[in-house]
Amino acid sequence: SIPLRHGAHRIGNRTDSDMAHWRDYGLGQFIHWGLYAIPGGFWHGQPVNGAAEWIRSSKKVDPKEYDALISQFNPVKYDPVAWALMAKNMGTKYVTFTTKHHDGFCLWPSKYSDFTIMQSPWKKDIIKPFVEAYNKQGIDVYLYFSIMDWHNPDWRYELKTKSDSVAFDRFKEFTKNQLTELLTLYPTTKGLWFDGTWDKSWKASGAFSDELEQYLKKLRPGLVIGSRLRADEKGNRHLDANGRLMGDYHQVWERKIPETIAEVKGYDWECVMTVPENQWGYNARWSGHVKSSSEIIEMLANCVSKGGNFVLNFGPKGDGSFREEEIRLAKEIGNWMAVNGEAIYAAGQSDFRKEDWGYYTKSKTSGKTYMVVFNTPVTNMLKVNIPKNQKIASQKLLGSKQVLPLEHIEGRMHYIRLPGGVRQQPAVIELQLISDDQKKELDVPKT
Ligand SMILES: C[C@@H]1N[C@@H](C(=O)NCc2ccccc2)[C@H](O)[C@@H]1O
Repeated sequence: SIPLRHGAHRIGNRTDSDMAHWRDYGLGQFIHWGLYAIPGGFWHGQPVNGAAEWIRSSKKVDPKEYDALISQFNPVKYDPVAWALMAKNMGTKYVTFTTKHHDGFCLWPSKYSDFTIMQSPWKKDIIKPFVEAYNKQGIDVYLYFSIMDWHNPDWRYELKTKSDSVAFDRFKEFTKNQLTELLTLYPTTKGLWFDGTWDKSWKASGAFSDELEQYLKKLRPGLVIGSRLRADEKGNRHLDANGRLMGDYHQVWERKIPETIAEVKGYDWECVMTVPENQWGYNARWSGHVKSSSEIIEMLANCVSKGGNFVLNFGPKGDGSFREEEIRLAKEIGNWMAVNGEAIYAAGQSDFRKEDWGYYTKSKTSGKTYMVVFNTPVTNMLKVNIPKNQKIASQKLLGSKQVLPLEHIEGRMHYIRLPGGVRQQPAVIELQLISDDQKKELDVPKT
């Protein structure tokens, strides 16, 4: 392998309890909120193409005019207690919240910037009451932080000249100071979600990114940081020059889910997903496909069946209220999670062969295997190929506890008959398995 000073420092996944806790989340919430929620994808009355939280970078927008939005940020409907309750009712186990997006606006009172919530009419820390409210609901908080900062004059896309490097060195110090503030002001933070690290300037800062990660983990032992922060000294991101993951989990899955378990490559991973095609911040006009709760539940089950977590994004309006579609989705997902959560929480990949009707998950606590059924066959007969030296001791529908008919076909192949009727949301069948010989023992009449 290639000798690297700033490549992966660990082979394989983390084995500590903080990371085990992260692996068990299953369902998370992402919240994108900032100045971009005020224009909501429109500028001077015209819709602007692209993601709403990127509007400052549009050719139609004068950055100075965008930055002046700070004088309008006064979210009178901001209610973090209500936000946390909505998340709790959805079945959320962790939340990732934007402290500073690419536009550089800080939702916390940073003393290293003049472009913060303190210079807005709101004049109060947004993050602190958010962290307290979510923690009170038992939801862990992760803080999103964009390295790329369009407002900071020292930010550079590329280091071409000596003066670029001098400016970027100031920028790196500024970044380290802001991150120190975040971990100090909000000590219950469980991890940092980095973004905006794809440009050449950061790819040329591999050593710094490595030292920064080590500094942050020393400041907060157990901190969870994904693979989007670091670059190695050759400019590789996510995987170093030896193909080893740099970070605690693979953070490449933005608006996409691995097709096969092979693509997971054994890493811990998380998928972050938008409700519309590609809007993270509030956009007044959701065009294109908007996902239903069943589609979202399918993505969630798909991710858990491949050993990952699924994080759904919400984009509150400029006044701090949520749009109707998001309120409804949170409720519908929550209703399903209330009945079927045991197939998602502390669950992961099962050893059953995937079938067309949906996804298998396996609980790490109950040891039970779950069938999350999306595509009900016209026969209502679900094919189940039982792995070697295992037998099904019971097969019940979650929620009703109804025992379903099990029919042996041949060899390891069985059918489980799903009760008829049209379903709005996926059905989950709980399989209690026992090993073959145990079953024989049970069959032998007691002498
Ligand atoms: C989590 C999302 N990441 C931000 C973004 O700029 N994504 C675009 C992008 C996605 C993947 C590689 C490079 C750039 C979006 O604005 C959201 O914050």
